[in-house]
Amino acid sequence: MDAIQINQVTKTYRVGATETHALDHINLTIGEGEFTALVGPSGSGKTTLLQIIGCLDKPDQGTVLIKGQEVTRLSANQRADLRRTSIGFVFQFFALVPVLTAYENVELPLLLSGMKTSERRARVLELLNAVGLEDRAHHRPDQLSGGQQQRVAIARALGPRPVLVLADEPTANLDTANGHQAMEIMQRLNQETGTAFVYATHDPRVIAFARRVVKMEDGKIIDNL
Ligand SMILES: Nc1ncnc2c1ncn2[C@@H]1O[C@H](COP(=O)(O)OP(=O)(O)OP(=O)(O)O)[C@@H](O)[C@H]1O
Repeated sequence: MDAIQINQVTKTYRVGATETHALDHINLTIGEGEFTALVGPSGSGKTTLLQIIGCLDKPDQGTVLIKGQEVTRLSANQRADLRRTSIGFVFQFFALVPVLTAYENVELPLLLSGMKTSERRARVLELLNAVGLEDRAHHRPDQLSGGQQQRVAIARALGPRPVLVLADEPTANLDTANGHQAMEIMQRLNQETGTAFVYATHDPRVIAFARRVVKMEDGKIIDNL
C-alpha cells in the first residue's frame, strides 16, 4: 500500500484582495520506503504541501490518504493521533524542546505514546546510537552544535516507527559537512527502517541524495521522476 496518496488537492490563501494558489490540483503518490526530494523555487508550494501531507493543515479541496486512510475527514484529535503514530517531522530550525536534554527530546513522543519505561529507555539509546550521539544524551540543545541538534531531531522523528518522515529544508541551517552528514543519516535510516522520507530543499547537493525528485512550480507539480 502507498504511504501517501494525494488527489486533486488545492489550497488557496487570501490576504486582502490577493489570492495565492499555493497548491493547484496536486496529484501525488509516495510509495512505502521512498526517499524523495521535493524541489522548486521559493513560493512554489513545497511547505504548504508538506503541511497538508503531515496533517498540520487541511486542503480546500481534494483528498489525502496516509496508508489508505483518508485524513481530511478525521477530527482534529484523530489527526493528532495519526501524526503522533505515523508521521515524523524534521524542521529547518530543529524545533527541539530547549529545556530538555537530547535523551528527553527523543523520549518525548515515546512517552506520549505510552511506551513502557524499560522499552522506552532501550529505544531512546538505540536511536541516539543510530545518529552517533550516545555521548551527548544529557546535553541540552544549547549545548549541542546545529548538526548535532538536527541529528537529535532525526532520532526523535523516527522514535514511534512512523510510516513517513517529512523534512522541510532539513539542511538549510547547517554547513555543508553537517548537512551532508544529516542526509547520510536520513538515507541510512530510510534503508534500515523502510520509513519513507519526503524532504524539501533548494540545494543541488541535497537533491542528489534522493531516489526520486518531485518538482513544483506555482502550486503545481511540473516534473515527477
Ligand atoms: N499563511 C499564508 N497566508 C497567505 N499566503 C501564504 C501563506 N502560506 C503560504 N502562502 C503563500 O503560498 C505560496 C506557497 O508558499 P510555500 O511556503 O508553500 O512555498 P515554498 O515552496 O515552501 O517556499 P520556500 O522555498 O520559500 O519555503 C507562496 O506564494 C506564499 O506566499
